[in-house]
Amino acid sequence: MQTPVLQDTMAAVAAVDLTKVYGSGDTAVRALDGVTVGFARAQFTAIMGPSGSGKSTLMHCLAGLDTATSGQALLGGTDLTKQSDKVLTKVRRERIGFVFQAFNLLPQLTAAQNITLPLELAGRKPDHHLYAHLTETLGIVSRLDHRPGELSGGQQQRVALARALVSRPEVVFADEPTGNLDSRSGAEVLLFLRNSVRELGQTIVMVTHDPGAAAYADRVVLLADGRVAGEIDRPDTASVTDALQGLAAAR
Ligand SMILES: Nc1ncnc2c1ncn2[C@@H]1O[C@H](COP(=O)(O)OP(=O)(O)OP(=O)(O)O)[C@@H](O)[C@H]1O
Repeated sequence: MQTPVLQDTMAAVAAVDLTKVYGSGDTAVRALDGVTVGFARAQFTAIMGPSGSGKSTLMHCLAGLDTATSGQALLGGTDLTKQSDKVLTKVRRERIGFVFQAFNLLPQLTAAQNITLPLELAGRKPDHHLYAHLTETLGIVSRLDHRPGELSGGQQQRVALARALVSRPEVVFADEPTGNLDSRSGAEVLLFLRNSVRELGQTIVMVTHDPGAAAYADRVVLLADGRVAGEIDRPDTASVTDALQGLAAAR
């Protein structure tokens, strides 16, 4: 049965009363304290909040990279909190795309091999039209035979973007995807993410500290102390900066 948060928002991904406690006793940290939030299909959502507010923990629980203490982490109809490690590995490989701050490409493989590796591990063939579209749009066609060590940071992140999207995942989770890039490369990455929502109907959830990056999203979800502290529809840099300053002042 679908939960209300999924029905209401047509969410691709949702947290329902999600809690995560690290450690126990006096040293326990309540990183998530009852988070209920949906991430709509074909929308670009940024998660923001002060350091330690639970952004990474929320993303990791929703991506099946970490186990919640209680509540539900829903990907489509699947509650990830109820799955075995084996199933979670399959879900991450087949249904989710990841983009990390540190690119996380395999150094011994070419760019082309990095892009298609997750599909091959899942026993699937790449969609050649989508592969061509992504590599052309990202401007990496001439770099496909190169290894990551022969590519700039911006080029490596564009390879990581192609890898994340080529399997048509239900959601792409991006963790500070522009954190290691200069402003021009960062803007290219963000523009590509925004366009992939418009053109491919991709669902994207991005954690970022940068109000300028969040302004590329359709919506910002704000966290503070492990709880949802607000949201902004159609954010711009000023509205996001104001909201973050408000959260910092309330502490
Ligand atoms: N493995 C862990 N063991 C213990 N505590 C942890 C662990 N991971 C995170 N925490 C704690 O949980 C809380 C939330 O951390 P989290 O990394 O999710 O916050 P964040 O908003 O992503 O922070 P930042 O913006 O600094 O990356 C913090 O108090 C953090 O110290």
